[in-house]
Amino acid sequence: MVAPMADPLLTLTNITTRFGAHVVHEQLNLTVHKGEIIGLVGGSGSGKSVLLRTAIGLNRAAAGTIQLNTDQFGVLFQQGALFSSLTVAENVALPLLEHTAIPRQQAYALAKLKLALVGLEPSVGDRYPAELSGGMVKRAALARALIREPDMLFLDEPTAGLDPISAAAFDELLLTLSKALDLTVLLITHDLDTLHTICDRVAVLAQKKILAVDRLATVAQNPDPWIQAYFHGPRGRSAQAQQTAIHQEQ
Ligand SMILES: Nc1ncnc2c1ncn2[C@@H]1O[C@H](COP(=O)(O)OP(=O)(O)OP(=O)(O)O)[C@@H](O)[C@H]1O
Repeated sequence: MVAPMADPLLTLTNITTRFGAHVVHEQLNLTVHKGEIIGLVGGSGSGKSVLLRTAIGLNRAAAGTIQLNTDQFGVLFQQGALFSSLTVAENVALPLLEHTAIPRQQAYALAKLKLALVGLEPSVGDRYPAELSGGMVKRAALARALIREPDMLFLDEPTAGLDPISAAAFDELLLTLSKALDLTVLLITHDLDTLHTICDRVAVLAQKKILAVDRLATVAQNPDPWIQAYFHGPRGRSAQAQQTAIHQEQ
């Protein structure tokens, strides 16, 4: 677990975003500290993906300031978003080829190293995305997010669509890599197991703001009705019971 008051790597201050008359965020504040894994939760359509896109400059805020204290960050979009006409190695190498003058062969060699880092065989690099399982696509997309040695990762629902065993393996990989590479991670998730197993803190996006941000146990005690339903509804109880069982086994 990271010290809660490490230096901030990302600070969002009084962020307002809107599409026409539709206000998505209003005076939203969030700080992500160096070295932490923070899980962003909220109802469907509450503005999690828009917030991620705003933080990395893909969406312009109508008001407020974004301070991202690094230009080395990697992103894993929902669905993995690999280009279907490129091989996996070409996909992983793409950010290097686009942003640096590194020769193509070296970029592919580095791509294969990153594939190994996320647990994929070098031969997977020669395949096309359509030939991979969902879990392999997520890992390949993670390898691409890591190719430029980022300080921070932004992940949009990294375990969505994976079976529970693949999702748990992916969580484990993220935790290992984040500690080994000293990464700061902001991840959007609906997966309560992910919150329990890898997140240092949880931020809840509701009513256009970050309603609560703290350790999971503290956030889960917040009396807000959405937070209560989310953490203490049937799925929340089941995730909690599973974690308790795992801790008792250890
Ligand atoms: N480019 C856009 N133009 C107009 N409205 C948009 C655009 N992108 C997002 N929105 C709207 O902003 C709101 C927030 O969308 P967002 O995708 O951030 O939700 P989310 O919390 O990530 O949802 P989910 O959990 O279902 O993925 C939604 O009402 C969505 O329709």
